[in-house]
Amino acid sequence: MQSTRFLQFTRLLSTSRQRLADIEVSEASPYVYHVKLNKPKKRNTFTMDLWKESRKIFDDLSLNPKCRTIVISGEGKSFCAGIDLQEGFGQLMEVYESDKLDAARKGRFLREFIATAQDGYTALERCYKPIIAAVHSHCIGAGIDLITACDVRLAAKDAVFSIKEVDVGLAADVGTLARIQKVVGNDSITRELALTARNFTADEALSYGLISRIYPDQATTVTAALEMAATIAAKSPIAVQGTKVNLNYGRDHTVKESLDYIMAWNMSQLNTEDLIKSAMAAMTKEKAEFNDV
Ligand SMILES: CCC/C=C/C=C/C(=O)SCCNC(=O)CCNC(=O)[C@H](O)C(C)(C)COP(=O)(O)OP(=O)(O)OC[C@H]1O[C@@H](n2cnc3c(N)ncnc32)[C@H](O)[C@@H]1OP(=O)(O)O
Repeated sequence: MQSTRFLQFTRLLSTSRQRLADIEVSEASPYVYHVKLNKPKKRNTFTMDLWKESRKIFDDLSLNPKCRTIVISGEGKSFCAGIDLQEGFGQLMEVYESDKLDAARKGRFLREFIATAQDGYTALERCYKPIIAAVHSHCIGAGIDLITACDVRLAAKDAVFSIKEVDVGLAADVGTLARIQKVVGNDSITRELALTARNFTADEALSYGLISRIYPDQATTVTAALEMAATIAAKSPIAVQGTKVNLNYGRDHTVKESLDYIMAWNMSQLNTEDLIKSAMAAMTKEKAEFNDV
């Protein structure tokens, strides 16, 4: 017989249980969507529900023809304080402490837990639309996992980052360790940060290449991110989305494989009206209008 607590846990992993409320999605300007983590009292911490919500939102936006770029920000005093150490960790503890399951079965449930959490962020990476993170204040643990799955990272001067996982007894498993070396490209500093879990500032993050710009405060950061998103959204969506797909591919493959991949990609994607529209706009200095994709 399985315990009631454990049955609750299995329901948690099932896709039928969804609470879509803790992330706010709005259209900030034509073709620009603003995704706001909206659990300010809990410092935008992640639980299984929030990871599922994230996956759904970004998979939907990826296929939404009225969305061309996305900004993600956090409401309240922190951008994201990581996993919810009560609810999120509690969910993990239910499996860990269960005396009804053998080690193999615990492992299978933990695998599903981790896979769901990973996919909540990988959805940002596989989203066709470029995503700009506008970070302020605390960006801790799962917050870093999240931003490393984004395309561009901007931050307010007050941002404080920490790859915190070793301090809570685990190796970061929802994206940071897989992606940060590719983002930062400095082995020694990423190991230092991941192994010590120490806080680092926006200035440091800029010097490492984790973020590309710093702004005076949260409001200015979000405004700048929305402006950057609008600039990108005004360009050919075929060109922009093809660029994201091929940058991701190039990051994970050899130059030869990437050249072959973009050749195959552009065998279809160069057959686009956007090419002539963009060229005409460049020559006439007028703004091109592109059809939805
Ligand atoms: C398979 C998935 C595996 C994923 C793993 C992910 C791992 C991680 O994310 S590791 C990182 C975990 N996070 C932390 O260790 C951060 C803990 N929080 C803090 O250090 C501080 O709260 C913080 C620096 C964010 C803010 O400090 P401040 O003094 O400004 O505020 P507090 O009074 O401490 O907190 C305000 C309320 O927020 C609640 N809260 C903050 N962080 C968390 C959290 N991670 N989980 C749950 N709740 C959190 C805090 O309890 C306060 O609530 P209340 O007392 O009700 O006002």
